[in-house]
Amino acid sequence: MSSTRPRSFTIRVPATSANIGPGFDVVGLSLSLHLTLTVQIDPAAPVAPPAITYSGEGADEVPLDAYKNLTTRVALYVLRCHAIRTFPQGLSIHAANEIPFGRGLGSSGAAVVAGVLLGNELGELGLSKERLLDFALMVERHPDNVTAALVGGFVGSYLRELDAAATEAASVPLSEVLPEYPPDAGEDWGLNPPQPPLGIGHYVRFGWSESIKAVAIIPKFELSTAKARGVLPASYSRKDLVFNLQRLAVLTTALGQTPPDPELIYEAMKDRVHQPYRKALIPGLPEVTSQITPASHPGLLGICLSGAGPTILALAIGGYEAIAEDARKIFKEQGIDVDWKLLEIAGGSAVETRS
Ligand SMILES: Nc1ncnc2c1ncn2[C@@H]1O[C@H](COP(=O)(O)OP(=O)(O)O)[C@@H](O)[C@H]1O
Ligand SMILES: N[C@@H](CCOP(=O)(O)O)C(=O)O
Repeated sequence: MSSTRPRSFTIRVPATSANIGPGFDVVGLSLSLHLTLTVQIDPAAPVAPPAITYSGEGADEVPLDAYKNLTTRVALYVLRCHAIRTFPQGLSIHAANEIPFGRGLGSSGAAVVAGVLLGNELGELGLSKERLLDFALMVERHPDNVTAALVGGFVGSYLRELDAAATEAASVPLSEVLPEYPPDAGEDWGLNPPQPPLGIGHYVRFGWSESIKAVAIIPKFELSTAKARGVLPASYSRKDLVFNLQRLAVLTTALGQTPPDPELIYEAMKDRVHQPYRKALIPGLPEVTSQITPASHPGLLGICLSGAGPTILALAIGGYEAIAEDARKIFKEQGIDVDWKLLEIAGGSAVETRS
């Protein structure tokens, strides 16, 4: 049962870059841009819907209705799965967001992880990290972003092979996991949402050489992950799969070595599973990844599409500005403007109780 005392806490979730070249839907890296929720609950406040305020990236497009906003809808899903029908009385949330929307930096993964953590705190559920991941995976169904956002660092993950019943439970349409809230008048809330099977996602954190930073070159246009997944083929040749597996096996260790080896890493960050198909959606992608090399740009280790794009991620130990400015010129030739940011590898999500 939830407490009746006023409470206040913050939830901080990092951005992520998924894939890192060959690790499509497998590896993710947490980065130093954050979504921060500042949450207050005053059970004595007059009856009113949750109050959401929002600043930073996405402020002009994000819904402030708690029944429409992705983060609060996910929180409500977690609560309903624990027989709690609605948000607590007197709930107010301020979201401060540094993660740009639809750029391949894991904004939706961060919003989902923030929602799962919010549900856990609002309901005082005490869920384990593994169970929090199960809930996140019921919404964002590829594990790379949400796992890295939750646990932090350079992370590899897989989805467990589920038995038939659990497979069915885990593959219910998203519209049933996050139905349109609130229901129409007279409609049953239904305290029977699809529960995540236990232990869907499993992960390991790889080593990361402290000298490596990430240059995020962020085109000024949005590309939804759904659209960028829609252009991928349903099957691949053995040659292309082996190409990626060989590189991924090397990459996960090579990025933890000190000093990092640019020759090894540049080749190991190449991909044949998603980037070649996404280039039609991201003019300049093949030029940037082939023209910016360790030979032309000392300090560069490797360069790839970040997540589903359009951001380009360059891993480097120096020469950051030259890498970013030359990428900017290449994109400019395609009529695309970019911002760029030098980012560090971040820790995982954190919840801090304030009173
Ligand atoms: N902080 C947030 N709060 C609410 N919704 C968000 C937030 N961040 C992202 N979203 C939703 O996720 C969408 C972007 O998701 P997606 O296409 O997967 O791109 P990305 O690569 O940024 O994750 C946004 O258009 C928005 O609907
Ligand atoms: N593996 C996914 C990762 C999507 O990441 P996002 O940051 O673009 O949401 C993919 O490549 O589709």
